[in-house]
Amino acid sequence: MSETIFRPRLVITLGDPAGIGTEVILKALADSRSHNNFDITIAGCRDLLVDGYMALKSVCDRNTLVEPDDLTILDVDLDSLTRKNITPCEGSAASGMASFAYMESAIARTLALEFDAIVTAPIAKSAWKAAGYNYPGQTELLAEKSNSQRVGMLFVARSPHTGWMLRTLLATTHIPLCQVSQVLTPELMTQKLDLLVECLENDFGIENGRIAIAGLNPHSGEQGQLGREEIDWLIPWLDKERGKRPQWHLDGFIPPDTMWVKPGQAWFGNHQVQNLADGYLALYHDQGLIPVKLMAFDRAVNTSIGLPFVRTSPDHGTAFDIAGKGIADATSMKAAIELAGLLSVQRRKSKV
Ligand SMILES: NC(=O)C1=CN([C@@H]2O[C@H](COP(=O)(O)OP(=O)(O)OC[C@H]3O[C@@H](n4cnc5c(N)ncnc54)[C@H](O)[C@@H]3O)[C@@H](O)[C@H]2O)C=CC1
Ligand SMILES: NCC(=O)COP(=O)(O)O
Repeated sequence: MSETIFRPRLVITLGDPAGIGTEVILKALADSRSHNNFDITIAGCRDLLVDGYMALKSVCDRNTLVEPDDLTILDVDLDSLTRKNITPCEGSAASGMASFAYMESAIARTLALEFDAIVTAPIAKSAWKAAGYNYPGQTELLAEKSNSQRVGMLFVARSPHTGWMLRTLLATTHIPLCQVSQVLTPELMTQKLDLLVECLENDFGIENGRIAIAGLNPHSGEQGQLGREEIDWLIPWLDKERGKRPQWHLDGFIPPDTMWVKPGQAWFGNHQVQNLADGYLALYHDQGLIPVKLMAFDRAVNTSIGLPFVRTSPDHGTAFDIAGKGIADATSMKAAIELAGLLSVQRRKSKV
């Protein structure tokens, strides 16, 4: 008897309507490779999507945009005042209300098991704040609504030069730099390391892998001379973690300025690099995202781990400076859609 083929059901939120969300979605879905194997629904306001399409049609090449009539749309109703107050290229309370409503709708339907994964187009955190929603980002909203106590922000990118896959988890995310060393604790580090190991094992099928962990201070503290966190608690914490999972190779604390040299070589074409890690753990946002975006800004995928469903997003933001011009690159959105499908299949397999 033939087995029914599983088609992941993805919901894609339109993101901030003043940004490039509509454009990268319409472009990504014009490429049939991005959606042929998936059932895709767009969560957003249909009228705004159609308006965006009409405006883009005049500046984009033919066939680079899918037509809204060819899409399944979960129409999120917005009141007429909110719609009227949305100005292209400007994040505002109105655009924040819209992108928040799209997310709420997608999350509720996914929790009701209508979808396997959520792919989110970018939102502006400042627009959410202006609309009265105090979340550092979409990740925290997803965690709250799904009652997830542990969640991680992982960036995944496959090199177009070598096929090597870079996976970078951020231990801390959207906090001021001056708070990083207070927020980092042994408990938080253990939580993030656990999440990374579980994700590598369950989502990527990696057993007994290697994880590289960056130091916090220049030269990882230079034996306390340039900062004491490594000596005072990070190194003892790592020794304990090595004892807990001896089958995993935990490299640390690697001086942050050289941690990304080998990944960079592997990314750009060197097949001979030794001891590459399956996952890289950066201690704060820009420590991890500067190298990721230098290597892979056009194709990295922000993946939330620890949620009861799959969530991916392109790595870029709303790009208000180029919205409506027809020049936004949709590669990262395509990669986000493809990874959401892949991870949905993988999770389904591990449940059966
Ligand atoms: N996943 C999400 O929801 C994210 C949201 N943001 C939000 O986006 C807003 C703007 O953030 P920025 O730091 O300016 O980052 P950004 O990624 O929006 O833009 C940075 C630069 O890259 C360019 N760019 C971005 N995406 C592009 C694309 N697909 N094709 C061609 N060029 C592109 C922009 O034009 C700009 O010059 C902020 O409010 C931030 O919070 C930022 C990152 C991720
Ligand atoms: N820098 C990553 C980012 O801003 C995405 O945040 P989130 O909205 O996915 O939480």
